[in-house]
Formats: sequence, structure tokens, C-alpha cells
Amino acid sequence: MAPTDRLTPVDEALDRIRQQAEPVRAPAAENVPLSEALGRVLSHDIPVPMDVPPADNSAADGYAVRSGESGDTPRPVRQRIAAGDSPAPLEPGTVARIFTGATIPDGADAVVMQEHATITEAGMTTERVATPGQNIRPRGQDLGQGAQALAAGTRLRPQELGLLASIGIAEVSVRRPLRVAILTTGNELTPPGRPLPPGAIYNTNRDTFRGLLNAMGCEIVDTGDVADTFDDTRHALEQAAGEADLILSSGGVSVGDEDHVRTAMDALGQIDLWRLAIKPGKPLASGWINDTPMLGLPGNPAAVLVTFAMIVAPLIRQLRGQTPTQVQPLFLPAGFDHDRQAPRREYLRVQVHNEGQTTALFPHPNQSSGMLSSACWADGLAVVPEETTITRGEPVAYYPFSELLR
Ligand SMILES: Nc1nc2c(c(=O)[nH]1)N[C@H]1C(S)=C(S)[C@@H](COP(=O)(O)OP(=O)(O)OC[C@H]3O[C@@H](n4cnc5c(N)ncnc54)[C@H](O)[C@@H]3O)O[C@H]1N2
Ligand code: MOO
Repeated sequence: MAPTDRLTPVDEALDRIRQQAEPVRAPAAENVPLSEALGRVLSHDIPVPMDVPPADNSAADGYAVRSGESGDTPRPVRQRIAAGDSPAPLEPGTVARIFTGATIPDGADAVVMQEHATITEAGMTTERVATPGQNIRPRGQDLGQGAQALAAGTRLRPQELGLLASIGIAEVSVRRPLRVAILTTGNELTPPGRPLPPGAIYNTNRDTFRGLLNAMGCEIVDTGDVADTFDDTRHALEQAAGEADLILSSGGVSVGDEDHVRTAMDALGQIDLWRLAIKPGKPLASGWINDTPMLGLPGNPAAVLVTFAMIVAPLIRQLRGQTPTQVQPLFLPAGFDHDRQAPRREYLRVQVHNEGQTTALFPHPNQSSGMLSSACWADGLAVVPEETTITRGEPVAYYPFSELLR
């Protein structure tokens, strides 16, 4: 693909990458126990097989009563009902001692908290008027039988695991983890832990990639370091395409003579998209090797982090059938001025600070795409849209790092 002056806007690139990935089948489904399902994506809708809670139960420690009866007349305490007990019906003119979570007996329609009850030899009195339903959690309040508990495409968080357990489900059908191949290219790269030869740098991106993919619950196919030659790059890409659902590379996508990733992509498959209006990350290339989608990320370490979060992560969600694929930004006031209009959408590494009652976004003074220390300092990314200036106090889209890898 010959260089052109046009940079594809980020939203257009996301749409095109999404459409291009549409025909790819989601990974096969497999059954796993709940204990292994955290972070996995549901392959099917889950209907609710029973009411939750299964019976009306008490929201307080106290006394189960009939709300129509007077509280002034002492009523004998005839039963003691703890959570897990199966109670007898409540006789008119009596009350039952009851504890939080215990089943409400037939006939009772309210619970008087023990703080509002007085117990004498004659029974229980209360000055409060009991209203029907008071302190009762009705059957089916959380989930009604036949409703949908969770939709296909949900990525399971701890609360979804608890919800599945609450309807008696011990095993769920989820997508096999997406297998993602990573290639880091560059003759200058040395693995950490080895002495650094002259001219070399340590390979940063492999560990960033590993962390990002682990956080997203992907399986990693590591094809190792790739030298800056066409043959090595081509060989690594062929191997990756045979083993993975998605190929990611870093480096070698710019315009230099030593940038072989694009030429190898072109030779083995196709490039659909190259060069985005994004900062950092401009030379990103998107395409295919055989039937396997591939994103070639630039080599600069901060460009890897940003383009993974904004471009790769939505694609991973789509490929594994996860919804939604996009993360919603928060809008927070800018703690800065940005007075230069630029053609690329910029993702700034920012910290969130509270100043009294106001929260605002503060960018690191050095946004170089070669540096990661500002990404470690940052809480997330703030967006400066294309051709836009920003005045302090104006709302700005903000993505916390923690949200970007859902
Ligand atoms: N003449 C032009 N030069 C450059 C342009 C341009 O438009 N015209 N774009 C610049 C931009 S923007 C970026 S981003 C970079 C991206 O270039 P590549 O994707 O080809 O990446 P490399 O040249 O291979 O590496 C860039 C930089 O990152 C370092 N790097 C690479 N891999 C790793 C790694 N695994 N760990 C740590 N650091 C890595 C590499 O040493 C370079 O310093 O191109 C600009 N140039
Ligand atoms: O697009 Mo590059 O990552 O800005 O240096």
C-alpha cells in the first residue's frame, strides 16, 4: 500500500476494522465451572429458572405480624423462625419471632423490627403501625422465573458469578479464550535480564502486550522476537496466522527501509487500513494474514498502550462475541488549556485530581510516544478531538485505564 497523505479518523477506522472482522466466527463455546468463569464471555443467554429469592423473607430481625391487627394489644409469640427454617402458618392474634433472611410464614404480611417491639409475659406490643409488606423482601424481587438473567456476550465479573450461583447454576457455557499472537520486531531489542549490547534497548512491548492480553483474558501465542528482515517477519507472521485468532505486532509499520511488517503483510495477505489520525499511534496497519485478522502497532511503547486500549481492545471484544464492544467515556473538566488545533485525535496520559469538590484532569507534561513513565504516572487517557482546542474547565472525554481492558 503506497503512502498517502490521508490519515483515517479513529471512528472511521474502528468502523472499518469492525466490519472487516464481522465474518470471523467467535471462538467455540465450552462449559466451565463458575470457579473458572471469571472474565470469560457467555456464549448463550441465560434464562432465570426460578424466583430469587425463592420465598418472601424477612429483611430484619424482629417479629412477623398481620399488619391489620392492633399493635397495642399484646400478641403471644408462638413461633421462632430462623433463616433456613420452613415455618408453620401464623395464627391470627399471634406473632412469630423471626430473623433476617428467614421465610415469612403464611398469614403474616409485615415484620416489626425488634427495636420497635416490647416483649412482656403477655406477648409483643408495638407503638408503630405495621404497613403491609414492611421489612419483607418479596419472592422474585431480584429475579423472576422466565426473565433473562444474563445475555450472551456478557463478560463475567464477580457480581455475574454470584448472580449465576443465586439461580443454582454451577457451570456455564462460555467462549474459548481468544488466542492472540504477539510479535515484537526490531534488531535493537534485547530481552530483559540479559546484558545490553551497544545500540540495543530492552524489549518493552512484549511485557506490555502480555499484561494487556492477560488483563483481557486472552491466551497468548508468543512467536518471539523478530529481526528486521523481510524473511524473518514473513516467517513469524505465517506461523502466527496458523495458531492464532488475532495477530498483533509492534514496530516496523512506519515508512523506514527497516520497516518490514507492512511489506510482509502485503505479501502474505492484505492491508485494509494504514495510518490513523491518532496520537500516539499514527502508523497503525490493519489487515489479514490468510484468514486471521492482524493489527500492526507502531513500536513506540506508549503508542502500543494507547492503540491497544482504543483500537485492539474493541476488536478483541468483537471477535469473542462480547458486548458492548466500546467503553463509554466519562466527561470531566479539563485541568489544562490546549490551544493548538491538530489533525490527529490525541490521547493524553492524565491524572485525576480532586480540588475541593471538583474533579479535573491533568496531563503529564511529557506526552512523548517513546516514554512509559508518564503512562505509569497516569490514571487514564483524556481525549483531545481532531482540530479542537480545549479551555480549562471544559468537559473532556476521559477513559480510566481500569475500564479500557474490560
Ligand atoms: N519519516 C517518518 N518517520 C516516522 C513517522 C513518519 O510518519 N515519518 N512516524 C513516526 C511515528 S508517529 C511512529 S509511532 C514511529 C513508529 O514506527 P514503527 O512502527 O515503524 O516502529 P519502529 O520504528 O520499529 O519503532 C519505533 C520506536 O519504538 C522502539 N521500539 C520498537 N519496538 C520496541 C519494543 N518492543 N520495546 C521497546 N521499544 C521498542 C524503537 O526502538 C523505536 O525507537 O515512527 C515514527 N517515524
Ligand atoms: O503516532 Mo507516533 O506514536 O505519535 O510517535
